[in-house]
Amino acid sequence: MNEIKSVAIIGAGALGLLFAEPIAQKLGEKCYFLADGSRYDRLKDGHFTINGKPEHFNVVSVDSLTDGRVEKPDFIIVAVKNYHLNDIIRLLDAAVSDGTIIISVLNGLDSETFLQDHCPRASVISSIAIGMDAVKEKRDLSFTGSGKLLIGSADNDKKNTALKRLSSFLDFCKIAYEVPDDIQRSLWWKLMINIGMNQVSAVTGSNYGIFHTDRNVQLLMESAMQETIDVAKAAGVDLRDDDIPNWYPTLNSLGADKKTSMLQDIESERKTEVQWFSGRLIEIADQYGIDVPVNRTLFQIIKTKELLYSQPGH
Ligand SMILES: NC(=O)C1=CN([C@@H]2O[C@H](COP(=O)(O)OP(=O)(O)OC[C@H]3O[C@@H](n4cnc5c(N)ncnc54)[C@H](OP(=O)(O)O)[C@@H]3O)[C@@H](O)[C@H]2O)C=CC1
Ligand SMILES: CC(C)(CO)C(=O)C(=O)O
Repeated sequence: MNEIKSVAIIGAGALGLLFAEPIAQKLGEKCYFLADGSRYDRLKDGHFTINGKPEHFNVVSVDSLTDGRVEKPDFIIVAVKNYHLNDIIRLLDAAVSDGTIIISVLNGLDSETFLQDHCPRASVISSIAIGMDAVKEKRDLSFTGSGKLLIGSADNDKKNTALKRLSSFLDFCKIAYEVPDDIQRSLWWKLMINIGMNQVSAVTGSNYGIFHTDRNVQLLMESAMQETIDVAKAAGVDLRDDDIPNWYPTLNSLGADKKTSMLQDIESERKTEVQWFSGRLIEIADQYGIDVPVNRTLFQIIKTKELLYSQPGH
């Protein structure tokens, strides 16, 4: 089985940095952030801090891959936001060769399909990132727990060659992961978490500490999650009512002062991923004639917040 010897990470944000640290410890310069244009110029010094400790990462320009100065990577981690995906096609075109393994740590149901459609030569392994509470401000990443990845092939074949190569690489880097029996359930389970946590934190401004203790915010989270379960059941996906109580131990392990990625986006007045959370749920719910009033309301509030801070002169 071919070992993974080089890794490109697209997106030097919270999750990109979280995974870069253990991989660069093993591969050194063969683990690099891939960027182009003014983003490459901004990042190329490679200096960041992780939990207060200075770290240096290799940053490679897409042109170095195109002209052969840097070999194409064996493995690509996509760690941008959903609304950035169209902008990274040029990077993927330059980086992908036959058999390149790609994972996306993006939340939402759709990034794997996007990547496989745009990179037919690659093996896209479905993945979700759970249990981390990464916060990035400027060049500084902080987190309490690094969480784990759930990975699987789209057809849940545990003997899939790319999945086996990826698993042994994650073992080598000591990155926690599991291969669930049903990756489709895992993707929907994560959607349920994002729908409950990210959206409710975004409209209420609650950090994880409030979610640990306040029953009102918990009830709002639970009602948004229950709608996700109802739609999943109609779509034939194995989400279960007890997925809600079973979420609390993980929720309680997240740092009380840390925040969801969507609340970080709202506070920094950035675009959010709401279109990929309640936006997507509403589309699927409509197909099955299911009403999701809590998610419609959350969607409308978050879109309004985005509109308000994108107004000229704000
Ligand atoms: N943060 C968390 O704890 C978790 C996040 N997720 C999911 O992971 C995904 C990433 O989230 P997160 O890491 O928080 O997001 P961040 O906003 O912290 O990072 C996204 C990064 O992508 C970079 N980027 C954007 N466009 C490009 C491009 N064309 N080329 C290269 N880099 C680009 C941005 O760079 P720049 O700043 O220069 O624009 C930014 O550094 C999201 O889907 C999120 O929902 C999943 C689990 C937990
Ligand atoms: C589950 C949660 C809330 C933290 O891991 C997340 O996925 C996010 O912040 O986007």
